[in-house]
Amino acid sequence: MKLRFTKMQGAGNDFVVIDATRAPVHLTQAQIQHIANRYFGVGCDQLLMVENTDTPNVDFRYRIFNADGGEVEQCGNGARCFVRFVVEKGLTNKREIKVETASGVISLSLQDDGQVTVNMGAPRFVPAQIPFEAAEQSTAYALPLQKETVTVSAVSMGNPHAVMLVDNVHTADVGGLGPQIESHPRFPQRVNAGFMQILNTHEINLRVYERGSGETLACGTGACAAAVSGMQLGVLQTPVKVHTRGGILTITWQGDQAPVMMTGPADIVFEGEIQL
Ligand SMILES: N[C@@H](CCC[C@H](N)C(=O)O)C(=O)O
Repeated sequence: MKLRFTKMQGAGNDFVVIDATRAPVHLTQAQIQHIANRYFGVGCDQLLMVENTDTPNVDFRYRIFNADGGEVEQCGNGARCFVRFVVEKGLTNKREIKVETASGVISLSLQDDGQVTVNMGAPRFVPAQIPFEAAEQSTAYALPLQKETVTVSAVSMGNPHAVMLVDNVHTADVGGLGPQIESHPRFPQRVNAGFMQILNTHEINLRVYERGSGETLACGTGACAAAVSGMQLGVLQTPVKVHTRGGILTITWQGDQAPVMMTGPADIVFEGEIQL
């Protein structure tokens, strides 16, 4: 079978986007792993499947699969690419779009300068909702790893995140600590591991070792998780400019149940067809 796709990127987090609105597309986990493979396939951090929905007042459904083929709840950079995709492909003429994801409905708006703003909903800090095993809720948890104990904040942005403060993001042991945090037994559904360096109260450097994909050049939900964790810890204030290895994301949050707003780029790179 030949499958048409669009290759996209948002701040260097890259995606293979499949249009399943005209005809249903079913991919096995092995096929998704093959498409995501940078040597034998197209190469991407996540595969996004754009589908129709029957839910009232919602425009589309979009499904997110990590490079390991596992389906996940949320993807911030993917959400921006999704909106750019449905507009450029003529699947809608709206600029304000509501999309259903596995973790609920989110709203997106495409701006005239090509940047996309996503209402990511309110962050969740209750351990059971992340999910994270903890006796009680806190802004910082000690997490024993193989050779050291690190301190992390735990938050759900629809998907689970652990964020730790580091002195220098460029020299942080993301490749060594990231996989240990990702698979830590206190995160029963595994977790995305963020490494955040505070530059000033409105600016951070961030690297994220993503669950199911490894380190990516940027993680949108990771940027939201880092910004809100920093605000909870009292070291950041809204708005927060997040410098990732692939670009800049801007996060605002007014606290409590207010939604986290994320703004950043989303671009089409090329179109293609892959033999499966
Ligand atoms: N790159 C994404 C997050 C994708 C999903 C994540 N790896 C997970 O497993 O939760 C983003 O931009 O948010």
